[in-house]
Amino acid sequence: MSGKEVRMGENKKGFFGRLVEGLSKTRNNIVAGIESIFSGFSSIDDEFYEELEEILIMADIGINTTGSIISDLKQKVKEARIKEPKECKELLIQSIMDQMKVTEAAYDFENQKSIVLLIGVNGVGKTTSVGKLAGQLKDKGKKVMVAAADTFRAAAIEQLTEWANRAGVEIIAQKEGSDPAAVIYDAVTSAKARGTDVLICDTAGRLHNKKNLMEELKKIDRVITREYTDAYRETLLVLDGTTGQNALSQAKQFKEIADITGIILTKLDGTAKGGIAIAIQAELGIPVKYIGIGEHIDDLQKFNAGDFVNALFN
Ligand SMILES: Nc1nc2c(ncn2[C@@H]2O[C@H](COP(=O)(O)OP(=O)(O)OP(=O)(O)O)[C@@H](O)[C@H]2O)c(=O)[nH]1
Repeated sequence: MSGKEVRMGENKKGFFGRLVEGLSKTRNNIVAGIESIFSGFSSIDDEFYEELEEILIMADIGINTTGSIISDLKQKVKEARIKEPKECKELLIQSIMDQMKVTEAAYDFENQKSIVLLIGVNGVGKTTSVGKLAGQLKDKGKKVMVAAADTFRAAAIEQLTEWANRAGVEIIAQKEGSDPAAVIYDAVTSAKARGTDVLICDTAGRLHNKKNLMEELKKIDRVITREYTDAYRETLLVLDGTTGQNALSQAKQFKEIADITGIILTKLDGTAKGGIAIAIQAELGIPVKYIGIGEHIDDLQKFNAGDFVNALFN
């Protein structure tokens, strides 16, 4: 079966169906537990809340966010004078959504001349996400260029070249070990000359040397400020969803060194820890803009908190 046939088959399931399927491991983890307490308990008591707390923590929603959800739910249950456990499912969903409230996830970079930087440690799915995003924007009729500014590993440059070929977009790359800011300079110059709409840059992210990383990002920032003044800026932090709470602490560290405008949470198809998306928005206040739910080009989806929570709990 060709890639196109697979994609058409998948599209038939619809956006929500694919989301539910992609999140199946986290969903199975939550749904069984939720159903058993909503049907198993005859009243909403301390034991009920304790079990619910355990389920949320198991799904990697995290202790802090879970605590806030539970206390908010208790308040809502009290106000609505609800007595039956099964009646409070909708209130639980509402409590989770309330915790996830962040400034609206805007995708303004799609509709104007822009430069999008993807940052994140190696192996989280950065290069793959650059490729997927490039392919999707190209399909929308945008003139897209990608830049291989993660020059640490030759394999990363090769991988991005493959994605660029697959997506049918231009790529700017130099050899392994070259200065990332020099790659960005090259890319910006080419993007301006060729009338590129969206320039997407795969950048480095070695957190074990935070000072160097900070210097590297600052240098990139200076080049863009100087050379591409009128371009809209987007900085997306890529996190591996399978690492659960580690992804959250990684995000906290990156937040100290970069102006992150959104998060891409990858590999949610391979994990039962998808609740981390809830913790990230609740604790960091940064919108999750995309989630990765597979390796196909279409498996990078815009994140919608309502759809996400409904896909997990219903
Ligand atoms: N199942 C699944 N796999 C993914 C997803 N996103 C990325 N991957 C896989 O994760 C692996 C690592 O992805 P890369 O894109 O190479 O990660 P990277 O952060 O660029 O890492 P370097 O290339 O080492 O810098 C690859 O095998 C991808 O195919 C996803 O949403 N779901």
